[in-house]
Amino acid sequence: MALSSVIHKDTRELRIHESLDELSTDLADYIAELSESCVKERGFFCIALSGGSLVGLLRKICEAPYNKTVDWARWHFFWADERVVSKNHPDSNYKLAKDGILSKVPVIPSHVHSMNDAASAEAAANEYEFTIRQLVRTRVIDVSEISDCPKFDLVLLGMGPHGHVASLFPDHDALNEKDEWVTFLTDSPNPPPERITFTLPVINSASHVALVVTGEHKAEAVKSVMNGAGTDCPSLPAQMVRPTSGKLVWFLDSAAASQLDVSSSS
Ligand SMILES: O=C(O)[C@H](O)[C@@H](O)[C@H](O)[C@H](O)COP(=O)(O)O
Repeated sequence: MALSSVIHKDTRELRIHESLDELSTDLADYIAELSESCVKERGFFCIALSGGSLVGLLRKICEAPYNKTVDWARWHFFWADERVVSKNHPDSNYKLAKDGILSKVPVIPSHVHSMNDAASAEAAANEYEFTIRQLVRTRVIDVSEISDCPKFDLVLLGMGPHGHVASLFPDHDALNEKDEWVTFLTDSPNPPPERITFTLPVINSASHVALVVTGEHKAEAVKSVMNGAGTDCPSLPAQMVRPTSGKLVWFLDSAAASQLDVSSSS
C-alpha cells in the first residue's frame, strides 16, 4: 500500500512507500496488471529493464501469487541497457536478471532477448536494434503512432545518484541520439566503460515507463529531477524521460522521497 500516491499536473505519478517490501509488492501488482491488460489486448507483454537495485525489487513478481497468475508464456523480455561483459560476469545485467528473475519464472527461453556478449559494443548494439526491428515488424513489439519507434509495453528503469538512467549519463553524447534505437558507449563515466543502451526516443515511445528509485543517497537527484521536470531544457537524463503518449510512474521509498514536498506537488 502506497504511503502517498500523488498525481502531478504533467501526468507523472509518484508512488512513495514506507518500506522496500511494500514497494516491491506494489511494483509486482503494477506489472501483473499491465501484463494482464497487454496480453488481453495484443497477445504479448514486452518488458525491458535496466540493471542495478531495481532487479532485487522485482523479487515479489517471482513469488506467489504472481508466479502462478502471470501469463509468463506471453512475456518477451528485453534489456534497456547492458554492460559489454560476458553473460556470466558479475557486472552483466543479463546475469542479474537471470539470477533474480528469469531463473524463477517460466518465461520462454526464445522470448528472452539478450544482447550478444561475444561482439563489440557497436556490433552488439546494431544486432540488438535489428532484433527489435524484426519484432516490431511482426508486431510482437507494438509500434508508436507518433514515430516509427518500438512501443514497449513497459520500460523499467533505475536512476543513479547523479540522475543517469539506463546507460544514458549526464552531458554524454548518447543523450542526443535521435535516429538509432540502440546505441553504445565506450567511455561510460561509471564502470564498466563499454555499454549498450536504449536511446531516449525508444524509452519515451513506451506505453509505460516506471522509474524505481530507493535510498537516501538518491534523494537529492530525485528532488532535482522533480523540480526540473517541466523545464524546456532538462539537464539530467532522468528529467528527459518524458513518454510522448505513454505513462510515467515513479516508485520511491520514503528515503528517496525525503527531500520532496509531496503535499504541495499534487
Ligand atoms: O547498468 C546500469 O548501470 C544500470 O542499468 C543503471 O542505469 C542503473 O539502473 C542505475 O545505475 C541505478 O542503479 P542502482 O539502483 O543500483 O543505484
